[in-house]
Amino acid sequence: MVELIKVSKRYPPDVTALSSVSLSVDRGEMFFIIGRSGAGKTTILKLISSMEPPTSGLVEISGQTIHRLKGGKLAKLRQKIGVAYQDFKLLTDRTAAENIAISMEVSYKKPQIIRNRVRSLLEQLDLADKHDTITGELSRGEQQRVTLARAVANSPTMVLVDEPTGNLDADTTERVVKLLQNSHKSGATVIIATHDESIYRNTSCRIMELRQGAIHSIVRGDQA
Ligand SMILES: Nc1ncnc2c1ncn2[C@@H]1O[C@H](COP(=O)(O)OP(=O)(O)OP(=O)(O)O)[C@@H](O)[C@H]1O
Repeated sequence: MVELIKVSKRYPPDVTALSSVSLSVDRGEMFFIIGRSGAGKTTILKLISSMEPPTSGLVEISGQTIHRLKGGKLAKLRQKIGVAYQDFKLLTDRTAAENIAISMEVSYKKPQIIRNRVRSLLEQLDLADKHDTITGELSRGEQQRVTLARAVANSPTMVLVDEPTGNLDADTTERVVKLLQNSHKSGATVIIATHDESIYRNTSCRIMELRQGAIHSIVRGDQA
């Protein structure tokens, strides 16, 4: 599903965020990226979602080199990817429900299906009472959960998540993990960048550790 081949990324003027990273993530796999702050986790996610081009190397999704895609083809691919990034902003003058509904509206889902899906996601994330709240008035942890709900709402084939539990207590963290596991169970490829050991401690999925922009190790969770 995702293939990185000798991918390097430099940001101007001279920051090397990733150097010669090669990696395959299978279709339907749940995959964790860990590493210290600045190790390159967010950069990998941005390359996979084609928000940043690699400086060298290839990033392929389902056999397509994504930084060579343009126009309609790129838009079509992006529709299949749900992203929840720290700097991927919500529309702060719209309600939580409206923000979550957006990805389904652009793919012309029926209003009743959208309404049910939005309510169900808000309930799963303990946000049922925030349905009609403007997201600008939500706490950071609540906004983070709305971002996640928006990412998974349209059942994308791939979900990319950056620090999904950074501002959350243990109980809410568990709800977020369950939501991501449900996405995974329904067939999505789920890639999660995190510092939060509690969310990968008991996993049997693969965990990749980045150190200073390079792969330090990739292990199965139960051997970690
Ligand atoms: N837009 C940018 N311009 C310049 N340098 C950048 C940019 N984005 C990231 N960097 C740098 O690239 C390196 C990797 O950053 P990245 O955000 O990928 O790390 P990270 O592992 O996600 O960190 P964190 O856990 O703190 O989010 C860091 O040194 C960072 O300062």
